[in-house]
Amino acid sequence: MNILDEIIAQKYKEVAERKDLYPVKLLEKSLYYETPCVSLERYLLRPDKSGIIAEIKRKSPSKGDINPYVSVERTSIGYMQAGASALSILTDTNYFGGKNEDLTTARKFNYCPILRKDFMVDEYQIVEAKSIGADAILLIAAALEPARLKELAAFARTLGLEVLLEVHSLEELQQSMNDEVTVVGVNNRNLKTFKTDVGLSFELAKHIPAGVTKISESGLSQPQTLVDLQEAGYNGFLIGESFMTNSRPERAAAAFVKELRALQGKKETVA
Ligand SMILES: O=P(O)(O)OC[C@@H](O)[C@@H](O)c1c[nH]c2ccccc12
Repeated sequence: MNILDEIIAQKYKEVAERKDLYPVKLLEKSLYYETPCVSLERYLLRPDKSGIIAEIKRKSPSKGDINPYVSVERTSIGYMQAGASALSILTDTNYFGGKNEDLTTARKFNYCPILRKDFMVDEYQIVEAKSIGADAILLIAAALEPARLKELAAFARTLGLEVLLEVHSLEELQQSMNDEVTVVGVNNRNLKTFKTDVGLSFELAKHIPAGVTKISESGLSQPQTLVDLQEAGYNGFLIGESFMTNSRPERAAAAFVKELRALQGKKETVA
């Protein structure tokens, strides 16, 4: 069993337990259930923002502890002040050290799109995402049958949540793309082997249908790579580790965005 299969098997168990503890009826009473979502797509296309979706990730199966005691409040505010377009909050506890309260904390302090980063296998988790204050959810092609993925995407949209479809190959893209999905993320990291290769984003760019918002995910550590990806048609860049390995991730993000803007400025002068 590879790590993705292991995580997914664990998720089914977790969802069954949570359904008993916190029934849907209870989740629907959340204050956030009534709040309209902030559009990830719209923020990624805003010219005053960097396109970066800055992630809060305490640990990961590939790296172990990254920043276990990070302050979600300080980091999320700092990320947005640094010029991020959106936040990505890992809520999986067992493998990534996150929790639902992390997302709600980020929600309390920021008006911006927030992606709930987790392994979604059931409608219950989508209701939960809405109830904790998320604006968008992730659906991983490698973890779901295409027909099931489409069902979950359609359900998310009934709650006003946007869906980020994550793919790691041309085959996954072709099989799992559907009309409920308006944002596609190419994960440069293979979730089965943890190998990261940004080349995959460049390869798949031309295969993502026109009009779909494109995000490159994982292994991004150089501002120049973002400039190149932008040229290849990407609107968004999901960055975790290269910020989170710093004891003050928001400072790493600010330095990164500053360098990115300098490179973009240089490009405009040349053009
Ligand atoms: O930390 P990185 O290499 O910058 O990657 C961030 C993000 O893309 C990665 O955490 C991620 C992408 N898809 C996922 C699915 C589940 C958990 C985590 C992820």
